[in-house]
Amino acid sequence: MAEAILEIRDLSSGWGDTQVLSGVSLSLAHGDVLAILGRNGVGKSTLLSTVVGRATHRSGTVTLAGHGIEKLAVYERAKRGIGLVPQEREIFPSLSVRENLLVAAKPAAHEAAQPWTLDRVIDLMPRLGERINNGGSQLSGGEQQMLSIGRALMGNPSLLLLDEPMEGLAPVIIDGLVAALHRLRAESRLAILLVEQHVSLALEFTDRVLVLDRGMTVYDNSDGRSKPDRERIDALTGVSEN
Ligand SMILES: Nc1ncnc2c1ncn2[C@@H]1O[C@H](COP(=O)(O)OP(=O)(O)OP(=O)(O)O)[C@@H](O)[C@H]1O
Repeated sequence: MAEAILEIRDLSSGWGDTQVLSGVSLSLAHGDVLAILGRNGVGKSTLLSTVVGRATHRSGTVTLAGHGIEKLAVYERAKRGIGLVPQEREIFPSLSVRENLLVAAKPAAHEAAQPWTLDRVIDLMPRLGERINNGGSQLSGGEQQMLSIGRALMGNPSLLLLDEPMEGLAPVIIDGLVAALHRLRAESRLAILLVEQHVSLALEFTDRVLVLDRGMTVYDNSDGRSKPDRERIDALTGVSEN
């Protein structure tokens, strides 16, 4: 198996005294995309928050490129190559698109095949180029999402965490974002953890799926040895209820 960029073993975590995740394990190699699926409130975002260091780690290990990171602060993990596109997007509303991107720039922790620059981000998401001098607060939801992704890429991550990137966006905007994410996947060796509510969208990107329910893994083909079992995944994520 290829060398893992992210390895999680028997992870339990939560928020303060509240435990959310129990015994979650996964492994992700360079270039892998793993979708984290599940109903509302099952702990998908908490998993990403635990990897970046925002949530409370209780037990188990989180290893990035062979180094345990459970005890590191949020900024130290970012420096080591974790990029997060949070559900709330977290762009600077008072800064322009250009400024938002430039303040997020940092060199790769490990040698990157092709570093991310302002031009490369705009080439991936041309809409950001058209809005380059606009303030963050003047952007549509879809443009803010692109900017949030662009900011994460400017940090030259080796691991990208995407938290429901299509949430709340119009179908035409989703098409543009999906195209950008496909290109991103094809052109870089980024490992991606994609949290999604929509099974079909997630399966457009990857065959590897981990389903959470009440903080525990209830389906996992993340080793890539079997095709995703759509019927089971739909049942576990409650697709028929949507
Ligand atoms: N920042 C936070 N502080 C405290 N509790 C939180 C925080 N974020 C999430 N939680 C709690 O953790 C539990 C799991 O929520 P989480 O957001 O991880 O679920 P999710 O699967 O991502 O669902 P959703 O799709 O609704 O975001 C919930 O009980 C939630 O209230």
